[in-house]
Amino acid sequence: MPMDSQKEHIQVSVRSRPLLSETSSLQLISKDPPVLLLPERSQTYQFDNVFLEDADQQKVYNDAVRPLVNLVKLGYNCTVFAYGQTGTGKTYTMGSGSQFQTGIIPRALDQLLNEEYLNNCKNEIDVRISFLEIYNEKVFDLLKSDCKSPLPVSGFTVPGLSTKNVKTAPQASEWLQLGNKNRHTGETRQNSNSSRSHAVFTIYISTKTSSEEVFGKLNLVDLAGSESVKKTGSKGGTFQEGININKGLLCIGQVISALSARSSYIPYRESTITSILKESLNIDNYISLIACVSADPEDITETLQTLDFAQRTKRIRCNPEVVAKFKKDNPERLIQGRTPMSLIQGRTPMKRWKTPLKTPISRSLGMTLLPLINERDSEISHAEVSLSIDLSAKKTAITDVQQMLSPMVKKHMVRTEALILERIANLESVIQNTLRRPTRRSSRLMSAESLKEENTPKITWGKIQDTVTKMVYSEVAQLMQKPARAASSPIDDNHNTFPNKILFRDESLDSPAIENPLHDLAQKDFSFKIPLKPAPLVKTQNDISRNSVRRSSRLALKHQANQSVDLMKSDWWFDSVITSSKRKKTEEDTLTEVMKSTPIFNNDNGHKTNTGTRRKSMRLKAQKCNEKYVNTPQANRGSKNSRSIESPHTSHSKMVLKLLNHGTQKSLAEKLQSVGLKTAEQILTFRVLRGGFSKIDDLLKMPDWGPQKYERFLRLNFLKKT
Ligand SMILES: Nc1ncnc2c1ncn2[C@@H]1O[C@H](COP(=O)(O)OP(=O)(O)OP(=O)(O)O)[C@@H](O)[C@H]1O
Repeated sequence: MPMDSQKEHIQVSVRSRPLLSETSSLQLISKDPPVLLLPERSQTYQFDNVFLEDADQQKVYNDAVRPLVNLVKLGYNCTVFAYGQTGTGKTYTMGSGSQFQTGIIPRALDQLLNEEYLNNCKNEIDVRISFLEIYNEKVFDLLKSDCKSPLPVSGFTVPGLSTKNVKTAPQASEWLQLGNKNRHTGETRQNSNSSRSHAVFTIYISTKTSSEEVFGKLNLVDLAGSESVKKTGSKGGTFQEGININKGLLCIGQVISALSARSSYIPYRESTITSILKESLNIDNYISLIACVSADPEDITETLQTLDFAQRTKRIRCNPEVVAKFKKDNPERLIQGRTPMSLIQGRTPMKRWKTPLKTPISRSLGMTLLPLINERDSEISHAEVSLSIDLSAKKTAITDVQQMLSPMVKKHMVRTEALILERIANLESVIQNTLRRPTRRSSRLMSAESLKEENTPKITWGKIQDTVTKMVYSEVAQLMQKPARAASSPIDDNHNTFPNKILFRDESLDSPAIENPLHDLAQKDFSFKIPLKPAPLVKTQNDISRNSVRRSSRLALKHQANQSVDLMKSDWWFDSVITSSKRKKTEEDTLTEVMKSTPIFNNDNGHKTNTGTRRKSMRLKAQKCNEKYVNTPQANRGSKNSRSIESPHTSHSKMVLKLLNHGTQKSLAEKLQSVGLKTAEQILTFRVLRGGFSKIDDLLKMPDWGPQKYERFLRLNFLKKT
């Protein structure tokens, strides 16, 4: 099998069983490359191998499977699966039935446990096998004495599945024979010994060389045959079996279609067989499909269906990865591939992990994996593995650990990160909304400083703390405008510490309840407190009327805090782009400046004022100032500190960068052109592993991001200056 082509697509072979009729519906019109013609439909198909009835088991094995077995030794996950109509020779081909001797499974075991090879090999080789079947959507362990009780499936794994250590090919064949006997079979019109289940035989191999340790896995899958109830004549239990078989096959077809369409969602969870095959049927593996067909003209419909399935499978592009290769003298060092999750989940059947073990990942995390071995049959099950984490143990640099994490763990980390970011965004949004909320007595009055904060891409906890503290103090300052209280208020002692004495007018902030939502959120999600200086409040008659406002504000705030506002989902960043690009000196900025320069706002005159009139006049002043400002050369030229001169392009780029650094997977995919869910996930992974994007150019550091793709990204997202 040419290995280069293997990297590009799944190896697809078609095997036609010996003819039962005189005429054949299939014609091989070209041998290299093999092209099949269905004369009746004038349809041609091109595959990697076509085995007609004269092809023997040896040829099938050599052409379609042998190269994969060599790859397993190098540490790859490989899967061979037989698919086709019932009675077309899948079980015969795989060797998972009564005529097992000549099939693929015993041959693969022979190749891996070849005595000569084992004797001459200087490496330490460890081989284990497992054999399961899926019958009526339930999983059975074919190697267990108690094979009639179904095993529970946990996600995509079967925790209780037993594995057997094998040293020689005959020993392995004995297990295979036992498993084959335990399979559910039945008689149908089309096959006197029809397998009524899907069978998965797995060989796990670990090779220890002088310098490294490599893990590989070979899955040999004999799928139950697709059948038409009419043809098989199945009734009762067999009918139900047929329904389940067809359901499983339909789901496999959907998985294959999704993989070939490079869809971001692969429907593995739809059936038991696809859940179990998730690890095997994905693009990280080398996959070889043997599509078994019957050339009998009577079976043309089924043959056509199988050939279409094979054609679709051929479209899948694979990018196989070495499962895991560790440096032997330093098992913490993953040389290539990924740490198999099975190491952590206890699914790995390797013998040497019987005793308390330290996997590369556990060592670096200071964890000890303690597989509790069932001494009777030496099985390690998922449930039997306990993790004891010694947190005080070695502190390894996070980046080192991250390199060793499996994609599943990384995915989980990315998801967790996204969740945290989402929560931060929620909190940020609650705070920003709080700052923005107009009061009953005033429309938006915010200081230049607060507006700056609002537009600053990164809101820091220090700033939030300051802002909230200032808000509370400004409220006190407002109260002090009342002559009755001015004298007694202790704010006089402190006011020097607050440059803008009246910074905000926000009714909701009047209430001490402002502390609660923020404080609660902080406590709940981030374990930090906003230390607010106690604001001295003196109860006056005015407070009574004020209280009713406070109560409603408090309710509104509580409601806001409870709401899960996804900042990333909203169009906030786009809005910001627009506002910041258009932004001139805002009315609020100017107004605050005017306020600062006005004695009444400096709280110096001690007279109660009519806030409405005052605000109206201030607004007019502010408008005038604003007009003046916009027309000044400075405004046009701008100063370094002024955001008003930032070109729309720069601010847009900043927003995109912010999105790259803080967006959730969904928001990235939704808001950025040419970024789908997969790329968004890649971006999240990059953030976790590389600490984020310092500039948009960093996208080029992501795998598969060449200049062309990057250019396209810039173009579609308006990041290129024209
Ligand atoms: N290439 C072949 N050479 C010789 N005999 C074959 C070949 N293919 C299939 N057969 C015979 O055809 C019969 C049916 O084959 P098999 O049980 O393997 O079919 P199947 O596809 O697994 O069917 P099912 O899905 O119902 O289990 C068996 O008796 C088998 O020996």
